[in-house]
Amino acid sequence: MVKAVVCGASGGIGQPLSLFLKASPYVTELALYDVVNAPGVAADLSHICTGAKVSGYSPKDDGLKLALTNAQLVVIPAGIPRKPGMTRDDLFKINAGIVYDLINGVAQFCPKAFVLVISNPVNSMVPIACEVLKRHKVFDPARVFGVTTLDTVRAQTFTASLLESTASNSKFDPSQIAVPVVGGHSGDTIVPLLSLAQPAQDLQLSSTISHQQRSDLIHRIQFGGDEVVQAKDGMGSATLSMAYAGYRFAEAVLRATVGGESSIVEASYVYLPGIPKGGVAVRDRVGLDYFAMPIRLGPHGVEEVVNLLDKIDEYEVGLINIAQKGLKTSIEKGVSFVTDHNAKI
Ligand SMILES: NC(=O)c1ccc[n+]([C@@H]2O[C@H](COP(=O)([O-])OP(=O)(O)OC[C@H]3O[C@@H](n4cnc5c(N)ncnc54)[C@H](O)[C@@H]3O)[C@@H](O)[C@H]2O)c1
Ligand SMILES: O=C(O)C[C@H](O)C(=O)O
Repeated sequence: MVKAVVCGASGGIGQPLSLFLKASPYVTELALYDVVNAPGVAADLSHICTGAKVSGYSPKDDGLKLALTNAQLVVIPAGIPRKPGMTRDDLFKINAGIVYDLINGVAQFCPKAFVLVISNPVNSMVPIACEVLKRHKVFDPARVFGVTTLDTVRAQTFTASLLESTASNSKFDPSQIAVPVVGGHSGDTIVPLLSLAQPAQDLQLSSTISHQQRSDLIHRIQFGGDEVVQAKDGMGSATLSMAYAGYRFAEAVLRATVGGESSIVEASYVYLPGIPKGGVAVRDRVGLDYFAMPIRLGPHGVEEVVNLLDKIDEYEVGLINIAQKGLKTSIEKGVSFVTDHNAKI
């Protein structure tokens, strides 16, 4: 029995993500919350012949409280998306207040839920979420996730397509390629670790592609979001690929926490000091409290941060150093936002 909630359910990501959750075998109750049209989206989804009961809520009549009460999984794609020429950080001013208010609701109405933050800038929104939960004294670092799965999904797709273009007559199934992507979720804070791509022998990544092709591939993974923003030309950013990625991550959490599977690893941007197994070591290495790494999931959420940083090559060490600088600023910005708004809690 799992109650899942989508906050921002009427949006470009929210609708297809809610559709995936309605089709999930793990979800028995699905609550949709948005400032517009959530009852309409809920009515539409409710006709699908799967078990989950669907309901829609708006802010009026205690809608947030009703949506969140008894939730085990809360996914947050609420907030504005980018237009061409904007950075993710340009979204901070509006989205910080939205995430702050929603997490206050989580703290009050479902403090034990697993919280998946999609809203941008993720690098700052996750610190906001954690700080709000800390101030309510309900923070469990194993239960709060910044969703960076789209970076992993892009890394799989773009690597497969590069390898296909370099090896004549070879087909590469992107779903069978694993590329760890660490750091954060914005431009050069996104660090694909191509030296650790799997299956290493088949891919022979370092001998198959030139140095230039490797740096072009890294750049494409780091700035893949821009491709979609430009192609949509003012109509928003990635929504369908994000819904796929968001559900892939939500399902991983459900498989581990409800389904009892023990070997599920996905990358996520998490609060490192709260994860004794691996998290503290990564924090000491990068000097940051938040960082994306592959995490091993267990019945209570994050069980281990899988520290890959001792295995990377020198080029990747350079990329990590660059990422650290951007992340430090974004993390501080998120933490300060909550300090400045503390009086409201
Ligand atoms: N983490 C990632 O990899 C990733 C990928 C793509 C997009 N995003 C981010 O996800 C966010 C949503 O993108 P989108 O394309 O779905 O945008 P969208 O504008 O299509 O949808 C956002 C939805 O949030 C709702 N909303 C606004 N304020 C709200 C509030 N206070 N409470 C509840 N709902 C509220 C809006 O009404 C809208 O329906 C953006 O910030 C975007 O940058 C993140
Ligand atoms: O690019 C964006 O603004 C949305 C998202 O973060 C993405 O990576 O597609």
